[in-house]
Amino acid sequence: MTTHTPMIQQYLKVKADHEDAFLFFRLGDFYELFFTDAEEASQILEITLTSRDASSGNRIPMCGVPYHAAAGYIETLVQKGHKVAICEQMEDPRTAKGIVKRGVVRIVTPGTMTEGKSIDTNTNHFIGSADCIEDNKYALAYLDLSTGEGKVQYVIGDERTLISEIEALGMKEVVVGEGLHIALSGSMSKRNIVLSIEYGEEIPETDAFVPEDVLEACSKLFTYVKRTQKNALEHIRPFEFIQKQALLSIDANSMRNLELVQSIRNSTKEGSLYWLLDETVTAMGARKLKMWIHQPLADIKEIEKRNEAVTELIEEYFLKDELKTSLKEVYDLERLAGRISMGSANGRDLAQLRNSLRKVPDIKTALANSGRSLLGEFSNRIHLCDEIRCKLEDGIAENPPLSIKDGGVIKDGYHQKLDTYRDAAKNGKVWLAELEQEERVRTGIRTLKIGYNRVFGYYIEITKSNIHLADLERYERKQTLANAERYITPELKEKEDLILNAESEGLELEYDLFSTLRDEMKVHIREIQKLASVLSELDVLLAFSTVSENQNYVKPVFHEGKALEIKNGRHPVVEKMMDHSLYVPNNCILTDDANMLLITGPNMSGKSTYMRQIALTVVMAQIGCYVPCDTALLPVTDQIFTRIGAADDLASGQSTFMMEMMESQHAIANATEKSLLLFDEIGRGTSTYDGMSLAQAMMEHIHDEIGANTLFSTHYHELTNLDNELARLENVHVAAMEQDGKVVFLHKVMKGAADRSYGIYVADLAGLPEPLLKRAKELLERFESEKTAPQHFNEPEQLAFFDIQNESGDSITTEEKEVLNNLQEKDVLNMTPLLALQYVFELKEKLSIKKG
Ligand SMILES: Nc1ncnc2c1ncn2[C@@H]1O[C@H](COP(=O)(O)OP(=O)(O)OP(=O)(O)O)[C@@H](O)[C@H]1O
Repeated sequence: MTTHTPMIQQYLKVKADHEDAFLFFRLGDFYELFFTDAEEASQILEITLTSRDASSGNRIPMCGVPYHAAAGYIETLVQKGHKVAICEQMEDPRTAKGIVKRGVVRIVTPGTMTEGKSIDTNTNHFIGSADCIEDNKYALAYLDLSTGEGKVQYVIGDERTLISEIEALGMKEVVVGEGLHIALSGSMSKRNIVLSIEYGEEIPETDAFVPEDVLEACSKLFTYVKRTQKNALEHIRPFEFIQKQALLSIDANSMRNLELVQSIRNSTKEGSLYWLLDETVTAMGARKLKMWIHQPLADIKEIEKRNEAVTELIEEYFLKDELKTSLKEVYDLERLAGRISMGSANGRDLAQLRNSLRKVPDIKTALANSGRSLLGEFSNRIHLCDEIRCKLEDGIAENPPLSIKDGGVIKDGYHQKLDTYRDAAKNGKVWLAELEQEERVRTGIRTLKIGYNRVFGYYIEITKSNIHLADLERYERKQTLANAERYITPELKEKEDLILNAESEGLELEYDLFSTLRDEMKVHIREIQKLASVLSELDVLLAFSTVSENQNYVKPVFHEGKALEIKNGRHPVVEKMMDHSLYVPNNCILTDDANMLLITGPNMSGKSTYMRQIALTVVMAQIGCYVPCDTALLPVTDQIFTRIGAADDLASGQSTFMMEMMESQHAIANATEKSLLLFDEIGRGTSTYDGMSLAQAMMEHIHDEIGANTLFSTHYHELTNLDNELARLENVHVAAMEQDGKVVFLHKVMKGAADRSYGIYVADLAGLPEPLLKRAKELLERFESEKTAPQHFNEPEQLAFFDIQNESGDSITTEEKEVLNNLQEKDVLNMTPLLALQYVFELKEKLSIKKG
C-alpha cells in the first residue's frame, strides 16, 4: 500500500468498503476505474483500457468515462446486474490542501436505479427483501424507490414459492440475511436477480397493521436503501401490509402462461391482458393497472365496488371524457414526489407539479357534480393540495428551463431582492445596447459592437479595416484577433462590475430560493402521494370503462358459492387481435355437481384458448373490470394455477417434463377448493402410459382431495372414460369437422368427448410433405385396427334402449345405435341451422368412419 501514490492509497481505502461494486472514482472531469474494476468494466463498456503510473515505477490498469456522460455507462453496468459506487470530490481541488477529499455519495444497484433510458416509467421497479420466519413461512418486503411505495407480505410455502413471488413482482434485486443468501444464491443467479446482504439496523415507518414478524424484512430493506442512496428519503411511505387472503394470488408461472402483463412469444406488452386494458392516460395509472393485474382482489365487497364505479363511469359518458382530458395533463405525481424527496427535482418538475395541481379542482368538481355515489366518494378523497399549488404559483416561472443554475426558474415578483438584481442586469444590458449605438455614432464605425467573454468581460470590438477610426484616447486595447481589435473603456468596466455582480448574485439567490422552495415541498410529500393514489385509481377505472364499452364486456355477478357460469365467453386478447365477428364464443358452466371439465379436441381447435379465456375472465372480474361474455356468474377465486406448455421452459434450464411436474406439484400442494386450476395436456412430455397414468392420478387427486374448479385438456382419449368414476367430471370437446378431406375448426365447445385427433390434418396444414402424411395415415390406420379397447364416446350401456333392426333385418351396429341414441337426445329445435348442419355432418361421419 505504502508504495502507491497517495491518490491510489485513497482509492484503495474507499474500494475496500465497496468490494462488490465498480468504484467510479472522480478525478477532475472523469470518473476513473482502476485494477480489476478497470479490466472488467472496459470489456463490458467497450472502452479503452489504459494504465497509469501508480507506485514506484509500476503501472496499474485504468479506464475512465467523462463525468457528463457517466449516466449511460452506469446504467449499462447496472442493467447487467452490477453495482456502481460513485465517489466524488468532496472539496474544490483549487482550494484543497494536499490530496482532495473524496467520498462515496451513492451506490447505484439494479434494484435502486430509478432513472434512465431503460427505466420504464409505466412499471413499478421494486427492490425486495426476504426473511425466513419459520419453516415454509417468509416475510417479503418490497419498495419502489422512485415512487416511495413500500409493501410487505407473508409468503407461505417453500423456497420455490418465495422465488415465484419475487419473480412475479419483477424484482431485480433482493436484500437478505446471510442464511437466505446461501440458500437462494444459486436459483437467483439463474434468474439474473441480484442478492445483497444487509443487516436490519434502521427501523422504517410501518402501517398500524404490520405484524411484528415481518419487521425484520422491512428493516433490512430500509437500511439497505438508506445505505446505498445516502439521501433524504422522505417519500418512502410507511410499509403497508398486504393481506394475501384479500387477494387473488397468481404465481409467476401462471402470470406468464396467461400472458397477463407480457406475451410469451416476445416478452413485450403487446398481446397481454395489460396491453388490452391499458387505456390509462397517466404513468401512475399504468403502474397501478399493472399492480392490480399482479394482485387482483379476493374480497367480494371490494371487487363489487370497483365494478360499480366502472358502471357509473360508463353511464356518465361525457364526464368520462372530461375526466380523461383533465387527467392527461396530470404528470407523474408519485415520481415527482420521489424527486422532491431525493433532492433531484428541477424547475420543470416543480412546474409540472403545479400544472398538475391546476387540473385537480376540475376533476374534483366534475366527480362531485355527477351525483353518483362512488364517483362522489372519489371526489371526497381528492385533496386539492392548495397550499402547495399556491406556493408554486407564486414561486415557479411559467416555463422554467431544465437547469436550476442558469436562472429563469423563479417567477418575477416572488422575491424583492431577486427582482432588483434582475432589473440591474436587465438595465445594464439596455445600457450596453445604448452605449454601442453611441459609440457607433461617435466613431462613425457602423460595424462596431460590444461583446462579452469570460476572460476580458465586456469589450468594444472594431474590425481591422476600421481601427484607424478608434478613439484611442478613451479606448484601451485588450486583445488582438486576426481581423479585429478589442478595447475596453473605464466606463464600460464600471458598468460591467455592476451587471456581472447583479447577474451572478441574482443566480445564486435564485438557486437558494429554488432549493428552499423545493425543500418546503418535502413537508407535503404524503399529501401529494395520497392525491396520486386517488387519481391513478380513477385513471385505471376510466380505462376499464373505456375498454369494457368498446369491447362489449359485461358486468360480472359474484356470489359466495363455487359455481362459475360464463355464457358466450370470449378470449379478450385473441378476439381483439382477430376480426371480432370471427371469434366463436363459448359457454363454461361449472356447478357444484360438475366442476371439472375434461377437454378433448383436435390440435389447434382452441382448447388452450378456451381454458385461458376462463382464467382471464376471472382475473378481469377480480381486478374490477367488466368481462368478455354475455353473462358471468362467478365465485370469488382465491388462487389460479396453470400448467400450460410454456415457450420458455428451455430458458430456465429445467427439462420440459420436470417443469411440468414441478408446476403440477406447486398447484396440487397449494390449491384449495376456491382455486381455479388449468391443466393443459398433462403428461404429454413422457411415454404415453406413463403420462396418461400421471394425468389420471392427478385428476383423481384434485377431484377427491381438493375440489377446485378445474379445466383439464388432454389428447389421451382413454381418459374420457373417467367421467364414470369421478362424479364431478364432465367431458367436453372442441368441435371440428371434416370437409373434402380437410379439417375445419369450429372452435365450438360441446358436450362429450372428441372422437379423433386430426393431428395429421394439422400436419398437412403446416405443409409437411405429401408422402410423409400418407405414411402417417397408413400407420394411424394400422394402430387403430390393432387397438382392442374402444376409445369413442358414449358408453354401450347408454344405447341399451335401442334394440332395433335395420332394413335388411340385420341387427344394427353399435355405431348406428349410437347415432340413433344421439338423435333421440338432441334438442333440435334449439339449434341454429349451422349447428344442425354440423351435427348431421358429424353423425354421417361417425357412420362412414366405422363402415370403412
Ligand atoms: N373461440 C375461437 N374462435 C375463433 N378462433 C379461435 C377460437 N379459439 C381458438 N381460436 C384460434 O385457433 C388457434 C388455436 O387455438 P389453441 O392454441 O387454443 O388450440 P389448441 O386446441 O390448444 O391446440 P393444441 O392442442 O395444438 O395446443 C388460436 O390461435 C386462435 O387463433
